[in-house]
Amino acid sequence: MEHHFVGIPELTGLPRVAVVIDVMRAFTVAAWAFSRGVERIVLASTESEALALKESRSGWLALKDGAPAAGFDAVNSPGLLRSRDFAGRTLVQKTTAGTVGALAVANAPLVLCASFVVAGPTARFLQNEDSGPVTFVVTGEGGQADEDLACAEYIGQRMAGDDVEAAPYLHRARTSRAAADLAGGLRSGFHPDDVDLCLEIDRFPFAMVARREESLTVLRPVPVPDLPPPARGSG
Ligand SMILES: O=C(O)[C@H](CS(=O)(=O)O)OP(=O)(O)O
Ligand SMILES: [Mg+2]
Repeated sequence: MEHHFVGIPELTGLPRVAVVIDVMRAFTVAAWAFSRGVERIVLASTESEALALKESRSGWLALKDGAPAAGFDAVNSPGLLRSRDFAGRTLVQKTTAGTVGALAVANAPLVLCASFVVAGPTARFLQNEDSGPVTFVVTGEGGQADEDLACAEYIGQRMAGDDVEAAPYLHRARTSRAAADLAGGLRSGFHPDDVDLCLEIDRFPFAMVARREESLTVLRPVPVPDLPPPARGSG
């Protein structure tokens, strides 16, 4: 399947199919939030918009990256989210790179948000849709973040077939600048397990699709079945 890679600053016009990648940590966090019961994630462009959205609806929660802050219910850390109970909740998310990338392409006909934890389901979703050339939006470091590039390239390979060795891609992500910063405690709102949690291949069985709903950009999980096992030979 035809695909290419762009950073947020290089986006011109709207892609037909956009896959927005943020491994560390926005779209690992989003997947964990869904696994903990979040029903939908509303993407916000600023912290003040996130707080205003939260206040506008009863029961909504807000999450941002960086240090914990007044009015926000969670931070952008899979390690800090994984034991929370978010059953049935709507979560408003604002981060530095991931949510910015998704909002930049929010009007494209098909938008997925992805990371290693949903890599396989994302690739299978795209195979099933077969809806045209795929633009991977590499959100970190102006399109140069190696953890995001490695994940985008891995999903690109898996769109062509499931038999792709993950280890080289994970090694690139584990030795990326973002991983070093996280492991070195240079980022706020951090749990010591965050890097490992961002490097789990196919932890979750769903892809994450962003759609415009009224005036909002809303991310939801879409279950994607596993490939059937190969048929047995007749002998
Ligand atoms: O929370 C993150 O990991 C980053 C923000 S920073 O680079 O740590 O300041 O945000 P994201 O949008 O998830 O890359
Ligand atoms: Mg990132």
